[in-house]
Amino acid sequence: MEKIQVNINSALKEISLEQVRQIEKSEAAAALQTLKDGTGEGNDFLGWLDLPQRTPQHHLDEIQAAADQLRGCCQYVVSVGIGGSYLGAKAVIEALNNSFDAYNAPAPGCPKVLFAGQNIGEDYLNELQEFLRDKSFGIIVISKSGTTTEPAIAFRLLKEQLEAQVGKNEACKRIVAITDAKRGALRQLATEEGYKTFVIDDNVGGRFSVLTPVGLLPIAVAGYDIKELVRGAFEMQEKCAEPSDDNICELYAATRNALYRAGKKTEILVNYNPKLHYFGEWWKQLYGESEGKDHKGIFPAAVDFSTDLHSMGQWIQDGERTIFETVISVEKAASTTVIPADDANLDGLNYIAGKRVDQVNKMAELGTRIAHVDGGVPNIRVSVPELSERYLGQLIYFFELSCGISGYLLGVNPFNQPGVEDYKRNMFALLEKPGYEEATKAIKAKL
Ligand SMILES: O=P(O)(O)OC[C@H]1O[C@H](O)[C@H](O)[C@@H](O)[C@@H]1O
Repeated sequence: MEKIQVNINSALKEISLEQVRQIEKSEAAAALQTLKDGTGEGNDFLGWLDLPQRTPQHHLDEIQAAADQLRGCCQYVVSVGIGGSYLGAKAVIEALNNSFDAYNAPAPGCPKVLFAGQNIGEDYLNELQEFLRDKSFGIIVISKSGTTTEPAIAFRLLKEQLEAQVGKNEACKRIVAITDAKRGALRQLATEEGYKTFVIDDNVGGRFSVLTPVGLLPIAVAGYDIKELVRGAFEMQEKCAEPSDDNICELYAATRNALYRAGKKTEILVNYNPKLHYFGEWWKQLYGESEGKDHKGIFPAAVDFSTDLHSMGQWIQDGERTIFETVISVEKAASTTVIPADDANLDGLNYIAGKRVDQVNKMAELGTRIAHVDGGVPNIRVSVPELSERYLGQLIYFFELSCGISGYLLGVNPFNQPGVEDYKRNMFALLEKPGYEEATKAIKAKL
């Protein structure tokens, strides 16, 4: 059967299979059990663990109906959010989209999903507003806390623009808010304005929320099958629910921790498919916020190969030996392109004429893996049969569960992110936000 597989053979130079098995059998199995029992740190944020199983069809139907409503009246739908309220949807849509979709005008009933609120770039926002000036658009505004500054600024601008373009009544019908059930400024605003809303459960953290309306609504608006995505996630949930010898989440978590203990402080997530660029961004938040604390944690980096082999390849091959790679390898390309023969053969490429581009890509992958392993970079390979909703759902749950296990192996609470607050406190103090007077004085003294 085609399935997601994890192969660690190319990671076993500086660590042994016995070491990995030992961690897997004892610590990883215990970590998985702790997650299941809900007895570990951060156990009030475990709602994602059985989310695929708990998600009823009627909930997915309700999300689909909201998506269809937006699809029916908008050329563009702007998904406003940052971090976990943005990266999951962006990752899935980019993985499934035609790479050149951005250049096509939207077809009737198939709006394009744009993303905003993930930066405070004045020019970015200005250009977005200019772009939308003569377009019909709607907004999905997503913030679990309902108080995050970046999306709040973007939403304030876009809401004002939408109301000016279509009137307040119509604007209300084109705005969907996804936020906390009760708390936060966005909840209050949505209630007062009468927006359609979806709730992010208290026990699902932002970076684990892609399989809630946070990710599912923009993905459905983009025209992808959210039932298949959740079905895939459920398959992985069932497959990896129990500690066992062939639990790939335990295997991945145990291997990366064995490598970390052997001095490999940076994990580079590698893809050989540009469609997975944002999957790497999603993964970086998942692992970075979950593990980077108490002055510990593998640094999660990501590269797109072969593109970045021509910029980062030298460092990876020959720089400081504190890194390992996890390669997401997509087994099957969705289309077929064969390299043509050329009589003149001036570029000397006739030796690959008749081969598929994907075949060349696979040899680039294999050749790179061998070179990097020879160069002292351990390599974990996660193979995915193809890029589809089902396998992306599996992959998402695979990385989420592995992350929970891995965080407990590291000895941190994987479900909080106290460090993210520090920059916000300084920014609010510098902007002289009411209530921050003391902090404002303190930070001004440092300038
Ligand atoms: O969804 P929100 O509450 O707006 O949060 C968006 C993001 O920003 C925060 O600063 C957190 O560090 C992230 O975990 C979160 O995903």
